[in-house]
Amino acid sequence: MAIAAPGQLNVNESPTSGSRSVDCFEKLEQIGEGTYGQVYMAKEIKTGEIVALKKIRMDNEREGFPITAIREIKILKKLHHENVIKLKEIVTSQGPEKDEQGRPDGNKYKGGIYMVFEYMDHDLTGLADRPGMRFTVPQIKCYMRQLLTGLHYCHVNQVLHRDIKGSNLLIDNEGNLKLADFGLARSFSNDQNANLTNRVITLWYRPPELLLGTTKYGPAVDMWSVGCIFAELLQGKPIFPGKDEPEQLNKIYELCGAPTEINWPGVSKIPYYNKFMPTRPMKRRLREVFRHFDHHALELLEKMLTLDPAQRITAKDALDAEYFWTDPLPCDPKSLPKYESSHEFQTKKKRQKQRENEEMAKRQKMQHPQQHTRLPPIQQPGQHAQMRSGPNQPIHGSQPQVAAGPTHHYGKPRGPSGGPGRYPPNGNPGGGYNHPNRGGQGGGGYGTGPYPPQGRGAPYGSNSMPGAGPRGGGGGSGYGVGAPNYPQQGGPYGGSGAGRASNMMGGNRNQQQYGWQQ
Ligand SMILES: Nc1ncnc2c1ncn2[C@@H]1O[C@H](COP(=O)(O)OP(=O)(O)OP(=O)(O)O)[C@@H](O)[C@H]1O
Repeated sequence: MAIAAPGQLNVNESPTSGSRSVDCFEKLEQIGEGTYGQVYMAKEIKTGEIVALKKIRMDNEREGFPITAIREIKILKKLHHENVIKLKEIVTSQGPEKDEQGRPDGNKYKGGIYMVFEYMDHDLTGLADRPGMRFTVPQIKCYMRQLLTGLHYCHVNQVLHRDIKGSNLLIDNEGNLKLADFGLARSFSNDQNANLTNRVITLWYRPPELLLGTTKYGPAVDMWSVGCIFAELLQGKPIFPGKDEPEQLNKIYELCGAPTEINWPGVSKIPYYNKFMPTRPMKRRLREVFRHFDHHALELLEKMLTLDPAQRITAKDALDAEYFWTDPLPCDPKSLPKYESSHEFQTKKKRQKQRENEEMAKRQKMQHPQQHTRLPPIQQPGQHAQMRSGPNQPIHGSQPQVAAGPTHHYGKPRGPSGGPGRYPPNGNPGGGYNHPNRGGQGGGGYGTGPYPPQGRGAPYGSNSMPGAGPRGGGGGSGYGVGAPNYPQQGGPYGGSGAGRASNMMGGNRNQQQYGWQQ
């Protein structure tokens, strides 16, 4: 290995120990700005590979290396799954860091530390916010299936994600969805007495038990967030956009009813139960509010948005839900259309720019009203004065468009009718995916009208989702580095489960053999 000059970093060689320099990468553009650091799209100079660099924010040197980053690195080093983002390496820079204009970047730490991730083209929020974006039913099923598969893997490995939301679900142009941002994640054990913080999960996706102040919880907290994402995909907008914790709980109660000892045994012992008790009776209205959803979707959503965490559906059981096994089936990720890169950070920025343009145009119009209302049009060569359509009509180009919130819609599906479909006992490699662009099954999205009857469709078959493997041992063993994630044979619910045929997610309904469920 070549030795670098004193004071210089050797960027050409991989170190035999320690980390490489960030100078091995060329930053291309910023794609994310989170609470815990900036994220850049970058190119590895030597190989040309595109990666994502997440800079670890160390604003307060006295607090040392942030615990969120330590957790994220520790947890990601042990998780290896196609639906979990891959942490490739950690790289460092010799500080002090400079921003794009060459100014010190405010990071008081003398050197920067970056996590290098595989690059993903989109996050779900950014993708959904693309103008005119419409997700088809098979596409929603495809994303939901991948989300649940990744989460099931985390839960089997005794990891709680604790920040499931659209901007943390990354999607590439091959249609793969991966869970990202494990900054709030932590290992959990079966020890029901462990106290965990309840100040986790972004408010809109936070379950009622955390809002009510419980400190003893498990994987069900992530499943509530999944339910919120699912409803958001079907509805086209967030379903619980609370401004603060009391409003958040109120929104939940309005849709899911107020918790009582009947629907949630033990709820009255949770710290803030009395404090947030509604003053009027509130009935569950989920079926009524979302009556336009397909009934299998509604059935699954009901189970995800169950107030009592002990009764809430698990990721494993959700994967076995009829929703994923009836027409229109989830599509093959590879068949999904490819979109120009879209991250929440960029779409937010674009919208902000549009708003600024709009504001500026409005201000200009206010300052110079005559320009548009009184001045005669400038006649172009060859133009006739009759072009003017009226004395007060503007004749100049149109105003910049105002971005009007999320623009994704979920139109009515146009699926074929017929009886409910069943999947085959054995998955067929490569066959049976529903193609979103094929006529009939995948043509539409969700809309406000009643969903047409489900059709009998081609069975979903794939050998790409083998059966689940061994249960993670106490405190985080289980799926070890480099070991196959889901062995085909053996394991609590391997490829050939009893009862209902094993599905591609490796689950079947009759087995409940995972850690926290025991
Ligand atoms: N591997 C990746 N590939 C592409 N984009 C990524 C990648 N990782 C993160 N991003 C983008 O950066 C954004 C922020 O990343 P991340 O959530 O990991 O940071 P954070 O600081 O923890 O953010 P937050 O405050 O939202 O929790 C993501 O929403 C995504 O758009």
